[in-house]
Amino acid sequence: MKILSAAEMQACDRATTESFGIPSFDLMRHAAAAVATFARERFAKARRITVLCGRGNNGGDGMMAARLLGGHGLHVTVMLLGSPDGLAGDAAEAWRRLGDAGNCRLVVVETEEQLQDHQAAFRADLIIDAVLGTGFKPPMRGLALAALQWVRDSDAPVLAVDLPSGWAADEMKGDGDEQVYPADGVVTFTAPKPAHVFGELTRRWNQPVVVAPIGSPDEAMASSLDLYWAGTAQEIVQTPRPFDSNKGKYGHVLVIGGTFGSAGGKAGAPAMTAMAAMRAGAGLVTAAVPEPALPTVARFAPELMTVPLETNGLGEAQLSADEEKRQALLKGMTVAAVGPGLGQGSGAEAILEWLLNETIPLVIDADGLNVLAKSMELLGGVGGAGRTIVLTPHPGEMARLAGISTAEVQSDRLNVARDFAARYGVILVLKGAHTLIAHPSGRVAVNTTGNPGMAKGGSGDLLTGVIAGLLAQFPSDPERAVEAAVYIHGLAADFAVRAGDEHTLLATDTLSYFSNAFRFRSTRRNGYVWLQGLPADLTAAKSSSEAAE
Ligand SMILES: NC(=O)C1=CN([C@@H]2O[C@H](COP(=O)(O)OP(=O)(O)OC[C@H]3O[C@@H](n4cnc5c(N)ncnc54)[C@H](O)[C@@H]3O)[C@@H](O)[C@H]2O)[C@H](O)CC1
Ligand SMILES: [K+]
Repeated sequence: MKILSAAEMQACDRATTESFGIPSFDLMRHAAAAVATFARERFAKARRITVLCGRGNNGGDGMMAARLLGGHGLHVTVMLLGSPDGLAGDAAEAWRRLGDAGNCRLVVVETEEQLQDHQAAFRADLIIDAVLGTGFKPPMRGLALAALQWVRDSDAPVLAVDLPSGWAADEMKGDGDEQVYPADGVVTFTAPKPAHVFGELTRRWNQPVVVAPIGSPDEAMASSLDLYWAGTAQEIVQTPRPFDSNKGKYGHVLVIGGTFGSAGGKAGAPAMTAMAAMRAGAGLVTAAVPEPALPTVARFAPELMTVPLETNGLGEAQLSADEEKRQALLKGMTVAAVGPGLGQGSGAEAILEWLLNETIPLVIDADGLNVLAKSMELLGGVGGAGRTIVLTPHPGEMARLAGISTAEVQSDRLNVARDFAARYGVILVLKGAHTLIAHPSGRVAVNTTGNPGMAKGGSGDLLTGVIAGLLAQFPSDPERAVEAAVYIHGLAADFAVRAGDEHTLLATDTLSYFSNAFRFRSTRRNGYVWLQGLPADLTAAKSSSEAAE
C-alpha cells in the first residue's frame, strides 16, 4: 500500500471526483461511516459521545459520523468550534444534514468563554476529534488550541478522525512539546500519510491506527514518495500451499554463526535464527556452527540439522581451506544467513568474504555486519544484478556500515537506508521502531508492527531467520519476502505481548505466535487495514486457527 503526502491525498480526492465521477460528498459519507462503525466496535460501551468539529472537511467527517451514531440511539453532542456561517462546501452540507436529522445535540462555540459554558460536553464516554485533518497548517491556534486543554483534562478516550488534531500529515515525528490532541485510536482514509506510519500518534503503542477505504480507486493514488507500507507483502504467505507439497519446494536455509569456548558462548543466536527459519516455513534448515557448539544448538529442536564448522582454539568458526568441504556446505542450500553469534575475528571475516563471492542469496546480520563494517570493500560489486543480499543492521550497526554516528542515522533514517541500499545494490533492513526495508531500486517499505517488548536480546536473531525462511520459499520475490518477514516478526511479537507483558517477553516467546501472525488478515478486516494495534476480538488466548479470521 502506497503512502501519500497530504498534497498527494488532496490530488487523489480531486482525481476521484474529476476522473472517476465519484462525488466528494460520497467520500465524506464513506469516511464518516468508517469512523462511526469503528467507534461503535472499538468503544462499544460508550453511550455519551462528544464530537468536536472544526470548520473544514475534517469537521464535516465528524458531523456525518455524529449523525450516524445518533441514528443508533447514542447520546451525541456535536461541538462546532467556530461559526456555522464560515462553513463551506461539503462541511456546510454536512452541517445542514446534521440539523435536519435532529438526532444530536448541537453546540456552537465561538469564543473561549463559551467553551467553559459547555465544559460538561468533555465529560463523555468517548470524544471524537474531528477538529483538524490534512488541512492543518502548524502552529495550532484559536479555538482548536483552546479546546485542546479541555480534551487533555478529560478522562474520556479519544478517537481521532484522520489524524490527531495538530499532527501535520507529512510530519514523521514530533519534537515532544508540540500541541497535539491525545488519541486512543485513529481512523484515516484511503492511504496512510507519513504521520500514520512514522508518528507515535496514540497514547500507547498498542492502540489502533487503521486505514479505511472510502471509494478512491487505486488509479487515483499517485505518489512520488516511493514509500510503501510493509504489511501488504504479507499476502505472499496467505496463499494456500498446493496439495502435492514436499519439503523440497520450500527451500533449504543454511545458518552460519555461533561461538563456543573462550571467545564467548553464543550458541543460542544461530539456534534462534534457525528456529525462526523453520517456523517461517522453510522446507529444511541446517545450522553450521563451531563443532563444540553443535550439541547445544541441536538440542533446540529435533527438526533442526547441524553441521560442524572448523574451529580455532578460541572456539570461533574458521573457513575450511579445503574447497571441496566449502562447496559441500553450500550444496543444495537455497539461502544462507550469516552472522548471529559468529564473532568478529579473522575466521568470521574469511567466511563472510567467501560467502559474498559465491552466488547464494545471503542475509547478513549481527557480527557479520560488524565484520563487514571494517572491510566495506567486500561489499563492492557483489549486490544487485539479480543477487539477493540482505543486511539487517540496528541503528548502531548502520552507523558503523555507513561511517556516520548513530544520532545521524536516527535523525534521517529514511535517506540513510535508501541511499545505502541503492549504493550497494542490497536490501537494507534498518531496524528499530518503524523498521525500514530499503531496496536497490529506491523503493522503501516501512513496518508498523512490533513493540517495546522486542527491545531484548534475541529479537534480531529471530528476524534474520524469518527473512531467510521466507527468501527460501519465495526466491523470485525477494522484495516482498523481506517486507513480509519484517511485518510478520513484529506482528507475532504483538500477539505474544497481548498474552503476556512487554517487560517479560522473551524473543523465543514469539515463535509460538507465528501462526497468529501468518493468519491475521491485516488488509481485509472489516474493510479496515490495521497499521497498528490488534482488533479487540483477537485474543492471544485463543488457538491460532480461531484467532485468525
Ligand atoms: N480522501 C480523504 O482522505 C478525504 C478526507 N476528507 C477529510 O477532509 C479533511 C481535510 O479537509 P480540509 O478541509 O482540507 O482541511 P481540515 O478540515 O483538516 O482543516 C481545515 C480547517 O482547519 C483550519 N486550520 C488550519 N490550520 C489551522 C491551525 N494552525 N490552527 C487552527 N485552525 C487551523 C482551517 O482554517 C480550516 O477551518 C481530511 O483530514 C479528512 O478528514 C474528506 O471528507 C473526504 C475525502
Ligand atoms: K482530527
